[in-house]
Amino acid sequence: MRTVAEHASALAALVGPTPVVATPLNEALGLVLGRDLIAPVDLPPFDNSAMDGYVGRAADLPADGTFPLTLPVSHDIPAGRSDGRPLAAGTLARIMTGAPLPPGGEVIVPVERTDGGVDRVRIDGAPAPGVHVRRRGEDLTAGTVALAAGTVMGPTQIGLAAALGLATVDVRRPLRVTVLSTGSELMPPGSALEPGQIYESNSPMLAAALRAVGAQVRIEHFVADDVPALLAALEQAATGADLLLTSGGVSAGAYEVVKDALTGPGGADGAPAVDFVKVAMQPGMPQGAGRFAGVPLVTLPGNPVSSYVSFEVFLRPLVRAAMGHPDVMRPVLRVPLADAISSPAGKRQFRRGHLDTEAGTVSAWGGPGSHLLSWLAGADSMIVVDEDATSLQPGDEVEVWLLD
Ligand SMILES: Nc1nc2c(c(=O)[nH]1)N[C@H]1C(S)=C(S)[C@@H](COP(=O)(O)OP(=O)(O)OC[C@H]3O[C@@H](n4cnc5c(N)ncnc54)[C@H](O)[C@@H]3O)O[C@H]1N2
Ligand code: MOO
Repeated sequence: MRTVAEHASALAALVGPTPVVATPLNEALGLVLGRDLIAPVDLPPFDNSAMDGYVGRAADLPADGTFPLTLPVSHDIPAGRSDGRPLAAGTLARIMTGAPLPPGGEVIVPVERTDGGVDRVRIDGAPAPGVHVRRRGEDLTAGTVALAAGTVMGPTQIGLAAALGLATVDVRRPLRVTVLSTGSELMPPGSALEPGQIYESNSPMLAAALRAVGAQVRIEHFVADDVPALLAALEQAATGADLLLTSGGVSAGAYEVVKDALTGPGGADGAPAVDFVKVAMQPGMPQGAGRFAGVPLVTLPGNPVSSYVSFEVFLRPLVRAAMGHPDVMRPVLRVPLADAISSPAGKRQFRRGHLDTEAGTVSAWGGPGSHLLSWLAGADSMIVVDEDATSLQPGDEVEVWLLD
C-alpha cells in the first residue's frame, strides 16, 4: 500500500505549473502573479492635497504669522485640473482633495480653518509647508516592485494594479479540469428514480470544490459502467484539459469501469498509463493516477465522502500548487477531542469534524462511513488521525484541517 505522502508525490509529478499569461484585471481574482509586477508610474503620480481647503505660498502663510489673515482667492483647483496654473504671490487658490498642488503652492489650509470664502478668504491659522500634502511617489516609486511574483491577487492587489494603470496582470492561468463521474446507477437531477438508482452528486461536488480553488471546470456528462462509452467520454473530456478527474469504478469488484478501461499497457514504454493503487487512508483507499491521451488523469473512488476527502487530501493541494499558490494546505490546528474515536490500524483516517469554539474542542461529526454525505455537508473541519493511532480518548490532541 502507498502512503498518503507517496501518492501525493506521484500526483505532483504528473501536473506541472500552469503557464503565466496576461490576464484582464477583472478576471485575476485569486490568481497568482507569475512574475514581479513593476510599477510603471509613481504613486501618487503627482504632489496633491490631502484636504479640501486653500493652498498658499509659504511666504504668504508663515505658521508663526499673525492670524486671522484675509487674502484674495485667485482660482479654483478641483481634482482633475491639469493646466498647472502657477499660484501668484499674495494669493491663495481653493484646492480640493486629490487636486495637484500648483507651482509655488506649499501650504494647505483645511477649509475648517477658514471662513470658506470664494473671492477672498479669511485664514485663521496655517499648518507648516508640506502638511496635508501627498508627495509624488511616496506610496510607490516607478520602476520598483509593486507586487512580487507569487502574490495572490486579492481585491487590494487588484486595486493597486488598477491604480498603476494596468489593464492586465501576468498570472498563472487557472488549471483546466474536466470532471467525469461513472456508474450505471447514476441519474441526473429531476429524473424519477427507479429502484437501485441514485442521483449523481460527485461531479457537482467536485466541480464546486475545484472552482472554489480557482480551477476552470468542465463537467462531462456522467457515463454508465461501459468501457467503450467511458473511453469515448474520456477522449472528449481530454480535449483542452490540463487534468482529467474521474470518480467511481476503481475498487475491487466486477464492473469497475475505470479500472477495466485503463488497466494495461498504455504508456510509451508499454508500462501501464494509469496506476491503480491502494493508499493507506480511510476513506479514499482505492486511487489511480496516470495519463489518458497524454493528459494527466486522477481517478477517485466513487463513494461521495471518499471522493471529497480525496479532493481535500490530494486535489486541492495539487491544483493550488499548479496555479502557483504559496500555501497549498488548509489551515491546520491542534485541538483536543471532545469524544473518543477509533481508527483503523495502519491507515491515516480523515474524519469529518465539528469544532466547539467555546470549549476549544473538536468532535467527530457522524461515523466513518464513506456514504454519509449529509454529515460531510454539516462538518466544518477534518480530523486527521495518524496511521499508528487506533484509539483516541477525550482530551487527546488531534490535527484538524479547517474547511470553508
Ligand atoms: N470487495 C471490496 N469492495 C470494496 C472495496 C474493497 O477494497 N474491496 N473498497 C471499498 C472502498 S474503500 C471504496 S471507496 C469503494 C470505491 O468504489 P468505486 O470507486 O469503484 O466506486 P463505485 O463502486 O462506482 O461506487 C461506490 C459507491 O459510491 C456511489 N457513487 C459512485 N459514484 C457516485 C456519484 N457520482 N454520485 C453519487 N454516488 C456515487 C455508488 O453508487 C456506490 O454506492 O469501494 C468499496 N468496495
Ligand atoms: O476508502 Mo473507501 O474510500 O473507505 O470508502
